[in-house]
Amino acid sequence: MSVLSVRNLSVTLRNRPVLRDVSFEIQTGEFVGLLGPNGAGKSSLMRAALGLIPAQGHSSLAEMSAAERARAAAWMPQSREIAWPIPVERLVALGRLPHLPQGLRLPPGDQALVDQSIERMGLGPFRQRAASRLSGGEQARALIARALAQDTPLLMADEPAAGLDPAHQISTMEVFASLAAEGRAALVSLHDLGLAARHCTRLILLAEGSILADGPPAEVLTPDLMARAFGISVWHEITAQGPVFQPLEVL
Ligand SMILES: Nc1ncnc2c1ncn2[C@@H]1O[C@H](COP(=O)(O)OP(=O)(O)OP(=O)(O)O)[C@@H](O)[C@H]1O
Repeated sequence: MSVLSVRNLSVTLRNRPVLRDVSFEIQTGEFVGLLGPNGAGKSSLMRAALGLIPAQGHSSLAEMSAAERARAAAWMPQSREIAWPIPVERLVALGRLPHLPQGLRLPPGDQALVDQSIERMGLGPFRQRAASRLSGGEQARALIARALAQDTPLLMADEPAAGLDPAHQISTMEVFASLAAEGRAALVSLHDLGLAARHCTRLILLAEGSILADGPPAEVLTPDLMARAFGISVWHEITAQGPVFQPLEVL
């Protein structure tokens, strides 16, 4: 089932084209990594697909009402500092808002989803702590937990692994992969090509606002495409634990 359809999407910011004629479709079961150099247009693409910035072209999510969209896709933006001293448990529970009539207390099923999301992101010890008093990586995990509690067919996240320690980078990627395996879908931007190689089912490589490649990781993380997109050489091997991918040097 399609959860996002983007056709001929273009974005111009301050008279500069930052996204040019981008088209793709995401189906349930897919964990899609969005790759590309700084300034390639990854954030702009996700924001335009969600209808958060003006764009030309078509995005199935942008065409929904705000209420429909909040039930169709959860969104974790790149800026994630939480300035509000709300307890972690309440912050995560905000993810249930799109599903509740106004003013209603959290029903037991919704509370179970909040609890699951807190556990999934390893936030059990922090649930009563003010979110503004978490570390940067812990705040990022709390915002991912809120997005999980939203329980949408699609989860979109802008650099969710940034600032996380290696164990939490891996476990967060595993959470997204398991969402896809459960029949949902995830679209996340990433700069860690090794994580992308190991965990994503599909990669979309952006360069200068256009799609340079779109396919399974092995077809996108090729020496030629990495040289063209990032100007780097790479080392790649298939091991018993899965693919290992290491950027080596700037060409
Ligand atoms: N509000 C804005 N006004 C003008 N130009 C902008 C604005 N926001 C972003 N841009 C430009 O649009 C281009 C794409 O930016 P975007 O943030 O989408 O890139 P990105 O691929 O997400 O980059 P990064 O990996 O650094 O996060 C960049 O050249 C950026 O300078």
